[in-house]
Amino acid sequence: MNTLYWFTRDLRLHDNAALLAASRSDMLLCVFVVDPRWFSPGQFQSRAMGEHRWRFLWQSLMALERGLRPLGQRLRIAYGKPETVIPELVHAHGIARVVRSRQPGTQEAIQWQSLKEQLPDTLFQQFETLSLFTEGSLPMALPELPDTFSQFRKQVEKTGERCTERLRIRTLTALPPPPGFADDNRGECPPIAKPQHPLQFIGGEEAGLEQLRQFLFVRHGIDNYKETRNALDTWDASSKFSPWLANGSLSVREVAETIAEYERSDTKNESTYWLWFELLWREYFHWYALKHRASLFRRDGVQRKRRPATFYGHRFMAWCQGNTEYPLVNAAMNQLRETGYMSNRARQLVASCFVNELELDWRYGAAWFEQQLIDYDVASNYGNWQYLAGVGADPRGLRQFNLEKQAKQYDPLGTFVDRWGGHADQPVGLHTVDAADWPIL
Ligand SMILES: Cc1cc2nc3c(=O)[nH]c(=O)nc-3n(C[C@H](O)[C@H](O)[C@H](O)COP(=O)(O)OP(=O)(O)OC[C@H]3O[C@@H](n4cnc5c(N)ncnc54)[C@H](O)[C@@H]3O)c2cc1C
Repeated sequence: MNTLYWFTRDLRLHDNAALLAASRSDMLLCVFVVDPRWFSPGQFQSRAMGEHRWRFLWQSLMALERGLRPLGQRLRIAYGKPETVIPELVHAHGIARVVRSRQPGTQEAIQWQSLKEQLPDTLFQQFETLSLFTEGSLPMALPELPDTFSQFRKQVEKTGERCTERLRIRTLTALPPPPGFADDNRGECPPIAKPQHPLQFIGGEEAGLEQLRQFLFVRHGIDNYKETRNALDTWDASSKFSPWLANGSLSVREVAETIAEYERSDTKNESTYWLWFELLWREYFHWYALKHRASLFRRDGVQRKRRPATFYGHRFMAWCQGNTEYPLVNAAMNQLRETGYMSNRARQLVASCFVNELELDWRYGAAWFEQQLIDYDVASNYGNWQYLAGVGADPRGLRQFNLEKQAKQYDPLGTFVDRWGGHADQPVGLHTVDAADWPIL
């Protein structure tokens, strides 16, 4: 059988059950599709792919190709809409089966369905490689996924299993041959922008596995993680696994198993538990997105709670550009724009400011994050934004952080604000409205 393997958010050879299934073929065509629509502004003004993630993704694809070559394989990078590109490849190479990893997100589901309809004689298979558990190994049926994280956590912890160890797959060492094909159309993809700051995140499986080893076994950042994780700007304060987890160059099961190994061989304490606890948040939002589908993107969220919000263009622009009356928010937004990363605490603060102080529709903030974040993940991003906007998985409703108090607690000397230029020269006040300020990004 000839198989097309569609790489999406699983850019790795280790622990990749979908690729293993695809490898049981006579011929294997490995494809990644770069969709031109990612680079144009969408409904909420922002683009689906900003320059930082695009650079990181490109590095990850190049690393994947380097990993595939010794196995006699190649990566075909196609530039076009998947609904067009995949059928063309299926016809050109006599493909009988298309395989990919199952993923949340409505666009992704629509595309998959459209391909099935266009290619009724082709077998379509998805495997669950992006999460700790599979749908079948969750302690509840997906429609019964609890409304809150803590109920979910309690049910998972009752099973005594931190992840489905038996699902972890060894690194692939052999793959069937590719079909002969001419050069792909990677040359048509948008150029990669030069970074403004030295790169801390380098894309690819090898770099992701190295970060895992460094954070645990070399720098032992995990030992005090529970105490340090809220720091605004310290590399070792948190794991920094998120960009690699988001595009799948690092497997979350690999991370969970390595934490367990570390607990057996080095240290087991509240902090080592807490790192797994945070992975469980990611897990919860993964299943939450698959359960709630289009409701993940609704203004009134899964709770169907309408909150007053409007679109003040000048406020939105000021927030994006780090030009508000709140230095801490500005600093974090500048850091995001310049590097593609922001700590979890800062994400909470800027999102709270967006919804509460600036009274904006949370979906614009989420879309800006989607464009800017190097670790953008549809489930974690929209799940967290809904949570903070009081329309998602938070039983306590809307949360508002006191920005002054937070600045005193997390940036007492103002070093974070200074480093990222948080004191705007001419901050835009809440009530400065000028038609000329209406944003066009
Ligand atoms: C408004 C908002 C938007 C966010 N958008 C994203 C996103 O698009 N992609 C993303 O990966 N994370 C997102 N997060 C979650 C979190 O901020 C990042 O995962 C974290 O800051 C990444 O840094 P780290 O890897 O050092 O995390 P660590 O603190 O070291 O945590 C380890 C891992 O646990 C997971 N994790 C930790 N906190 C969360 C959380 N609150 N929700 C889900 N998973 C979590 C991540 O996979 C992370 O890599 C968002 C949070 C907020 C408040």
